[in-house]
Formats: sequence, C-alpha cells, structure tokens
Amino acid sequence: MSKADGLFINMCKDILENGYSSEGQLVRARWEDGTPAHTIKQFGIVNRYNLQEEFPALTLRPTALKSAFDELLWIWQRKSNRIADLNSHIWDEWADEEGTIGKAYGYQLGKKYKFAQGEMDQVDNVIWQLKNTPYSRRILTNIFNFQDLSEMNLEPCAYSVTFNVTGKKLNAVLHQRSQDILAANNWNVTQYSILVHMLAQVCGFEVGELVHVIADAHIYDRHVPVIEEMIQRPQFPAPTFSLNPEIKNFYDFTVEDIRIENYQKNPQIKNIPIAI
Ligand SMILES: Nc1nc(=O)c2c([nH]1)NC[C@@H]1CN(c3ccc(C(=O)N[C@@H](CCC(=O)O)C(=O)O)cc3)CN21
Ligand SMILES: O=c1ccn([C@H]2C[C@H](O)[C@@H](COP(=O)(O)O)O2)c(=O)[nH]1
Repeated sequence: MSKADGLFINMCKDILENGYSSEGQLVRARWEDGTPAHTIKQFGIVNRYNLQEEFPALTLRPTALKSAFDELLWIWQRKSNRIADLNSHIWDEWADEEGTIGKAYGYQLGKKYKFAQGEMDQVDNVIWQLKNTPYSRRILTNIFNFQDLSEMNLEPCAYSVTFNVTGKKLNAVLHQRSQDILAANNWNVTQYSILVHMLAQVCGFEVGELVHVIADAHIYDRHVPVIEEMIQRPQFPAPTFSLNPEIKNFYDFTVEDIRIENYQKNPQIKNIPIAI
C-alpha cells in the first residue's frame, strides 16, 4: 500500500481529532460566496518521504500530476509570475490587471543575486553548488523576500527548500508556512518530489528523502466531510515514477518527461471549493 496514503490518513486524523478550530477568530481567507473560510489545524507537522522507496502520490484520490508538475516548472524553470504562462487556471483568482501574481514564486526564483561564483538566480545557484560543492550545508532557496511582500498577491506558502547531499543521495527539506491539506498537500509533495528527481538526475545523484515541514497544517471547514470520506477509501500501492533519462539539462524538462505507470487510484472528488 502507498506509504503516502498512510501518512496522509494519520495526519488528517490527527488534525481532525486533536486540531484547533478557528471558529470565533477573525480569518483572512473567504469562500467564493464571501463567508469566512474557517479551518481546523495542527501546528508543526513533519512528514518524511523516502523517494527510493516509492513515489509519494496519493491513491485515495488522484493527484493531477501533470498540472502539478506544470506549476512546478512555471515557478522553478520558467520562473514566471504570469498566469498566461501556466497551463491550468489554479492561480486565476490571484491575478492582477496585468495578469501576474505579483512579485511572488517564479518572480523571486528568477531574481539574480551576486554570489561568489558570479551573478545568477537562486535556482542556478543551487545547481552550481550541487555540481561544484555538493557537500556544502548552504544549498538552499528562500523566496520569502520581505522587501517584496507587499507586492505579492499571495505570500509564498512553500517558501524555502534546503538541499542536502548524503553520500550519493540528494535529500531536501521543504519548508511550508501554511498548507491547505485537501487541495494542495499531495500536490506540493509530488511537485517537490519531482524537483528532487530532476535535480538528482542533472547533477549526478540518486534520490534520497523529502522532508516536508508544515507550520500551519489545516483542513478548511467545507473540506471536512470530503476528508472524512476520503480517508476511509481503499488504498493501493504507489505508482511507479520515472523521468526521461535523456534529459541532462534542468531547463530541458517538459511535462512530457515524467512517466507514471500503474497509478491505481480511487475516483476523483470533483469541484473541491478553494478558499480565496
Ligand atoms: N486555499 C488555497 N489553497 C491552495 O491550495 C492554494 C491557494 N489557496 N492559493 C494559491 C494556490 C493555488 N493552488 C491550487 C489551487 C487549486 C487547485 C485545484 O483545483 N486542484 C484540483 C486539480 C486541478 C487540475 O486538475 O489542474 C484538485 O482536484 O486538487 C490546486 C492548487 C494552491 N494554492
Ligand atoms: O502551494 C500552496 C499554495 C497555497 N496553499 C494554501 C495554504 C492556505 O490555505 C492558502 C494561503 O492562505 P494564507 O492565509 O496566506 O496562509 O493557500 C498551499 O497549501 N500550497
């Protein structure tokens, strides 16, 4: 059975049984009809995914892996903040008149800084370090740029990744300040798992672990019955995942380069409401 399903079920049970409800508090997020989007949350969840063991896609409901990967490429490879450069509509509600999400995500990863080895952006700095100083303890990205926060249409949720090489394996810690468990937990987990696979392939490592640290892990009120039903569903083994082995340059990957086989899963849950 997929270990990712097991972790997800335990995390949801913990949030539902021991979590803290925001009822009665002032909350920022709203449902489409304007009602406050309350949550039940747990603080400080840490999930470890061994990428050697399995590709951590949920089987409890399908994760839209191509759309998730496309958003990852939009942020990490195209380094864009324009929703027209994204092949899905998941960011439409956060776009401004210019059709961008402001100085968030891809904008920050595309911003150049002066490093000892030259001027480059944070992604190229990670790739340079993995190729030249792989055992460094300073290989990380951080897009929570305080100077630009007021010009971001949503402050980054998954904001920092620390890469760490252990022997031949590439590991990563993903730091997330806020997580919408139903809509985006497995979405983010599979995205950053693919990122570790991509960087391992182009920098000459095997994949290791993804450690996902979530500060505020929440289930929105309108998602509670959906989660309650979902965690009772049958579980299947995780699918097999591979990347096109021909790709040697990080910037050459496309959504067509991921291969997912034997993805047995439960039916999709349609029209999940997204809090804005
Ligand atoms: N409340 C909230 N939750 C989020 O997950 C979220 C935000 N806001 N704001 C910004 C982005 C947008 N994200 C989203 C938004 C929608 C889906 C979504 O509708 N997912 C569908 C599949 C979409 C597809 O097939 O392309 C799903 O069934 O999970 C996922 C991530 C993640 N982020
Ligand atoms: O990659 C993402 C992007 C967004 N989210 C969720 C987490 C929260 O539910 C909202 C953001 O609201 P804040 O009030 O700014 O925390 O979006 C996610 O889980 N993953």
